[in-house]
Amino acid sequence: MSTPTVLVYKGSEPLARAAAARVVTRLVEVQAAKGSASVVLTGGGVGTAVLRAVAEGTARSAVDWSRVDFWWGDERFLPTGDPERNETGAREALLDRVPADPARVHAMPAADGPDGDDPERAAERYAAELRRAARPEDHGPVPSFDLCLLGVGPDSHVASLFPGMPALYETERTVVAVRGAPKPPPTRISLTLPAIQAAQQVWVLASGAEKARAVRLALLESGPVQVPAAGARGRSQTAFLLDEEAARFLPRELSRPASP
Ligand SMILES: O=C1O[C@H](COP(=O)(O)O)[C@@H](O)[C@H](O)[C@H]1O
Repeated sequence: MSTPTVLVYKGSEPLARAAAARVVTRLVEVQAAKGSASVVLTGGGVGTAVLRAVAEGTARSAVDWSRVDFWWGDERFLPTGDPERNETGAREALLDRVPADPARVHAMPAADGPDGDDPERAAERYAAELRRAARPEDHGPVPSFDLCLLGVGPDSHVASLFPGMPALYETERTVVAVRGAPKPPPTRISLTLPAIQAAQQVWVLASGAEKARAVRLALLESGPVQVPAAGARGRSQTAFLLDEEAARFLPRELSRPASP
């Protein structure tokens, strides 16, 4: 697993714009190298702002959106179209605004989906979809995603992996149902850390002072059971993209500005 790089931007809007530019660059480079690209999307404030900035940036036309596979790191287990679903936010911010191939938009099942109100079965269904998409060169039950975007909560959760949850000990399953999440809604579906860590690149996005403690813990020697964001690591690259407020508790040597 890779050692995190930290990039600090002046505020939440510069952070979203810079992250969006990096997303476009990453997708273009991967498509140039191997034809298609895969990205894991996140919900949350800054995660959705980044998707909106991608949609609104002129560079978006450099990406062949029909050759991008979209996956999700977690989902709130609610009916299709519910405004609280991460999928709904991602569709409004980006997916409805670019020519994505519907067959490559791999939304997590909804509570009115084929498994009804059964998040465990829905999690198994998503795990099976990931397994089918994995190729021999991925060496595992999920694709080695080209990019995995993650938000982080003030409590240091990533995806829907909250501190102390049994799912944080998971070594086999790639997707789990989450019940009793401390942040509403209580029922969710989430990738596990082994699935996240299969990604080539993992980027953690954090904006605002309420994230500063979680960011510090995630970068300075914490374990992922107590601090799930400490487990957010990619195979070849891990980047923490922060605004100044989210970086305020980092030591000076870690919190250099991304640009002068
Ligand atoms: O509930 C969730 O929260 C996190 C962080 O959201 P934020 O609004 O505090 O940035 C998000 O990454 C995750 O996908 C989501 O389900």
